[in-house]
Amino acid sequence: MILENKFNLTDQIELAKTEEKISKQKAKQLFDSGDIAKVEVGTFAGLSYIHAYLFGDIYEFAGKIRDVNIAKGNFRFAPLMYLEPSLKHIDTMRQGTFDEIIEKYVEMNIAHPFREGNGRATRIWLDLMLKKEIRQVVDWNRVDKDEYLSAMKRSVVKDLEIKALLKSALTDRIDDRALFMKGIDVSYYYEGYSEFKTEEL
Ligand SMILES: Nc1ncnc2c1ncn2[C@@H]1O[C@H](COP(=O)(O)OP(=O)(O)OP(=O)(O)O)[C@@H](O)[C@H]1O
Repeated sequence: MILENKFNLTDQIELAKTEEKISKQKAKQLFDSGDIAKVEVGTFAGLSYIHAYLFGDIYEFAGKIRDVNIAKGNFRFAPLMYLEPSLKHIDTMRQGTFDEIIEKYVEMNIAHPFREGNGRATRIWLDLMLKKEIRQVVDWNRVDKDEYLSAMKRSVVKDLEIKALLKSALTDRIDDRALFMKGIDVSYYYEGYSEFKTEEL
């Protein structure tokens, strides 16, 4: 089943390509316009602002908490009955150190508040916390996509792999927009990786 979208596209590949193109343009605009400074760092409100910004032209649900249960592979993200309490709790989590920030990021991934586009919005949200708190960000060019996805799958049980992977890719070049842009690259979607598709339950 294809997601309802503002372009009335009915072909999955076409939607994935349009979504990728527009979300990339919007991410660029988010930085170039300076609107990124309006994001409340480390809160769900901040994440929601980023998500609405990236996906508002494509989906009605942009920036809004999902109203269906979803899964990827063998993992079911936070069931609806726990979703809002989880988000309130995540807002209160500490974000002073690298480890604390990744722990917060992992919990936000487990919450997966939006119907689609969680990864892209949450990676920007993660970088903003890192930038503010430890004056470093992830150089996503140095993060292998397969290793990242494998570490994220594992992170719902144990976060050692994702901590090690992202730590090894930290950089001091915090004002280089290209680093953030790479974090929202999803071209593998239409390159045959069907296992990455989010399933509505
Ligand atoms: N099996 C899994 N278990 C837990 N987390 C997963 C699993 N598969 C993927 N993830 C996480 O979910 C994110 C994908 O979520 P979603 O599809 O909503 O985001 P996206 O922005 O559309 O895509 P992507 O993050 O892949 O670029 C991945 O980036 C990864 O962090």
